[in-house]
Amino acid sequence: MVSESARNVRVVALASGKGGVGKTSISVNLAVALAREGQRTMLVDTDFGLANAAVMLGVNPPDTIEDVLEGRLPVEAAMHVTGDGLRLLPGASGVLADTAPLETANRRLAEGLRRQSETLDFVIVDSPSGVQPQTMRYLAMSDRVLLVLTAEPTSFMDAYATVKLLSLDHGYTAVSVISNMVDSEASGRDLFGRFHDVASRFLPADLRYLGSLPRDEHMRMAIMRKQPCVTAFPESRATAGLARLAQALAAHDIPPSSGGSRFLGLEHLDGVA
Ligand SMILES: Nc1ncnc2c1ncn2[C@@H]1O[C@H](COP(=O)(O)OP(=O)(O)OP(=O)(O)O)[C@@H](O)[C@H]1O
Repeated sequence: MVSESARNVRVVALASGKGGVGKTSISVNLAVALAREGQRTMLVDTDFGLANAAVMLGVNPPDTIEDVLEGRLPVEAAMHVTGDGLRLLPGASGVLADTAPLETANRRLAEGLRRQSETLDFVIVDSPSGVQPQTMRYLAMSDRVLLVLTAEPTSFMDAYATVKLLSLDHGYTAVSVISNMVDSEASGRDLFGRFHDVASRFLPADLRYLGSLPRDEHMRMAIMRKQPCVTAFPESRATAGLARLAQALAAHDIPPSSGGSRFLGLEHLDGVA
């Protein structure tokens, strides 16, 4: 059974299909913005090849999600708490968890997150680019998916492939969208509208618009400083956009794909691991 407090935590996974569209930048900055607003937040980097969230936060913790998946450490020992009170479960560099027995590994992660969830409002899950089975599994196990979309046709195509696999293979239909690197809020809305028109014509997907982020060089400059943009450049347009997105997530919420926190509902793992 999943306790009531575990059900209250919102597990939000960031996805995109295509790499380089800003998924990790948005995950890190949203997680920091939520933590700074007093939301008890954990950031889980599920990238087992190129773990960038820790770098963007400017930390270098010794333990990673690999230690949890392989049973060497519980989540509470492997996680790192930043100055903003954000709990980070770092990704691993250069390992592939697909070599571990998946059901056992995923169960260890889910059990650890469920223990933490008693004291959490948000779990933000950053996922690798691509549509590898393990990536799709973690998306489908989260209860809310935020799709990062840019105006490039390749982003459009790969986002479509992600929604297709989520909806057709995993029965996961509710997906919220952030338009990134846009010139204006109007063009962000327009980008979402075009994606919505195509995807909802062919897929059983319920797509919602969460908002947009302007193209802003401060996002890249912040990475060079190994700091989140919301900390390094509080007056930037990107930080204003990220704060709006964090507030929208915290205040209005986005609909879960099916009730409850699926990452934390261990019974769900039996079907997907
Ligand atoms: N709104 C933005 N304006 C300008 N640059 C941005 C914006 N969002 C992200 N970027 C830049 O885009 C680049 C890619 O970002 P990021 O690494 O977060 O992408 P990603 O989707 O996580 O990629 P991958 O999945 O391949 O790791 C970075 O240099 C980042 O600074």
